[in-house]
Amino acid sequence: MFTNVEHIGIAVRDITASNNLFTKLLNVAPYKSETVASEGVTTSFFRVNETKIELLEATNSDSPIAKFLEKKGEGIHHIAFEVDDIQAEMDRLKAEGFTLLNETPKRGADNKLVCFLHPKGTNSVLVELCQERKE
Ligand SMILES: CC[C@@H](C(=O)O)C(=O)SCCNC(=O)CCNC(=O)[C@H](O)C(C)(C)COP(=O)(O)OP(=O)(O)OC[C@H]1O[C@@H](n2cnc3c(N)ncnc32)[C@H](O)[C@@H]1OP(=O)(O)O
Ligand SMILES: [Co+2]
Repeated sequence: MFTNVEHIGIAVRDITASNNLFTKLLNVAPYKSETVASEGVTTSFFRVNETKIELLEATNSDSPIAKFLEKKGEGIHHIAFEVDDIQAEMDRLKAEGFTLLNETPKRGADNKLVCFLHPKGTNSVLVELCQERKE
């Protein structure tokens, strides 16, 4: 079951400058910064009530964020939904015909297991599923 919009991912060129910008905008400092080498990103997270804003800067030129910035420029990169059982949702969405970008849940930022759906099958919106890691 989908339970919440967990975060909105925003691709940025300079995370330090964008941290300052979003701190002024939201009137709150980021609660966390984390590099996820497997995704080629450095992130920072701002809490807005139940939802979060995730800023993403590329750490290398092969990163999905580097490619996105090159093609589309800065802006909303993905919407992440919290789910109560990620494997069950992945099985359900696959059976519904959606294209999963990873066949097994993978490690994301902020203590989450994540899976992405190809934006070609979701009205050009990159969708991330995420579930809290339990270990
Ligand atoms: C920090 C971890 C995690 C978290 O815990 O929150 C994250 O959020 S990590 C975020 C970064 N990781 C990812 O995005 C992983 C999933 N993404 C991918 O696997 C790829 O980016 C992709 C979506 C499969 C696209 O890769 P690729 O096919 O190599 O790139 P292209 O540039 O050729 O794009 C093909 C096609 O798709 C369109 N596209 C790409 N990204 C997006 C996007 N974010 N939103 C909407 N559309 C997107 C791109 O424009 C191309 O379209 P056409 O030009 O019309 O063919
Ligand atoms: Co994300």
